[in-house]
Amino acid sequence: MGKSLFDKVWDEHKVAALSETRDQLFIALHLVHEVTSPQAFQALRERGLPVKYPERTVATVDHIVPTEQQLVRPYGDSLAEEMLQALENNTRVFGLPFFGLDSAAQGIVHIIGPENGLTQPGMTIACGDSHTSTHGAFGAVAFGIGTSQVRDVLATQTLALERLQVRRIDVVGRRGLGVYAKDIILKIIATLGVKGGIGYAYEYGGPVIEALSMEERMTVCNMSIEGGARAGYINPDQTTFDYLQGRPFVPAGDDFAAAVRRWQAMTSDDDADYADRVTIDITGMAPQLTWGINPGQVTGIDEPLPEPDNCAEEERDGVRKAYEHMGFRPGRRLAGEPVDVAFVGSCTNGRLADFRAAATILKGRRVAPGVRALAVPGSRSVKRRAEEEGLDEIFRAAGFDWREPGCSLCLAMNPDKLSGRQLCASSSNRNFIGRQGAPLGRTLLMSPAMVAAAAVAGEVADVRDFLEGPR
Ligand SMILES: CC(C)[C@H](C(=O)O)[C@@H](O)C(=O)O
Ligand code: SF4
Repeated sequence: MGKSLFDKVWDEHKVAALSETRDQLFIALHLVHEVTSPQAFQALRERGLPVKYPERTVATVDHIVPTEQQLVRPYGDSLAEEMLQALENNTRVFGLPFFGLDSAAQGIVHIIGPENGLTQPGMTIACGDSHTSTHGAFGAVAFGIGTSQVRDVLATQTLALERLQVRRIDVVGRRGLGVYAKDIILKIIATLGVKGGIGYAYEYGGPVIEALSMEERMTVCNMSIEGGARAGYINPDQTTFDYLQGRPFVPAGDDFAAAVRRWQAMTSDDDADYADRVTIDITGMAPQLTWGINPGQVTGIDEPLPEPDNCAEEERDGVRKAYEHMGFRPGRRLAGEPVDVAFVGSCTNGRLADFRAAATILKGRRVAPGVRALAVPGSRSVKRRAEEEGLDEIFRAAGFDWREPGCSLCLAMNPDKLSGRQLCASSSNRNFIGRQGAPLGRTLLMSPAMVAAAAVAGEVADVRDFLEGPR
């Protein structure tokens, strides 16, 4: 039996076996942000410890930065100001690279890693953030960790971890009009459940996945954690290598060719041994969106909402709670439901390809009266490149606010928040109650193009009505 990429990477980074199932793992890259790091640095200070490998550590600021005026300090929110000051201070004292507010590379942690070539195949990557699975798009084994583990990585560059099992998910079939990477991952989560991935790393493959661009692959891997899988990855291939070549932290010249050979050797063997295998056929699949209060409560834009009595027994309570919060009715379709806010951004869908996709819909159109529409690039680099292409003009002309990079309305730890019972068409990854800053606020997760369609229509709409081509 051959080995999966997960097992190869794990074995290569294993420092010691701690028990039958638990290993000490070397972490090749540690990404740090302002929310989960202050106490970890404090613990090092208290013990007089340095950061073990400053050159394997990179920090950025993303969650708390205001997207309207990033640079006006101190921030109105004193907690946000405190977190940023702590990170500015900690990166200085401990001598760490920091993509802060004076850096052209600032942005959401899961966007800046890949775009700078910090994220590479075959690496182990950790970050005090659940969406670290994003980096798996490059064939890295990447997982989110808690603050006490951030402390451990800072101090030792290692982690004590339970080995995961690997589930291979093959996505096959014909991808229809208006179906994007977001629709694919929503479908996967809906099929396997929000807890289906617990204990697993998801290996995504098959012809549909192989045909995705790196940006699309990141969208898929990003939401692995929403399906319960701590890590999700895609085997690196020519698409991966082409994306990486020439990026600041990627080896150049002969070293690049050597790196590619090393990366190729890390991919899963054809006869790899998987704990489980699933095939998902997306032929005929309509654009997907969530209707409830977890990312597995998903429907097709042309489908009626589920009847609680027809749902699996263990889901029924959650489904009822979702109807109570969202105020929707079973059997109805979401199309036509008025939206108040439209949000394009986040580490799921805040990259250049996402703004291009939304701009295709927005070009020559206007946001419906009464809809508040926000476009928030995932990084300064994304913003710069989007502006070079004139995408900002398309968004502004349509009536969107074109903002500075940050997490923004994805989790509202900054001034971007919903109010009251507002309904938000959102390209982010979580629709939990209160997630977007208002206890009664409501979130519909969908692709950036679907968000743009909803913004223009003033209601949940089928993006295919805005596109040309066979369905
Ligand atoms: C603030 C951070 C710890 C959190 C996470 O871990 O994911 C956030 O990024 C989120 O998306 O909810
Ligand atoms: S964009 Fe959202 S999901 Fe991503 S790191 Fe920020 S808050 Fe978390």
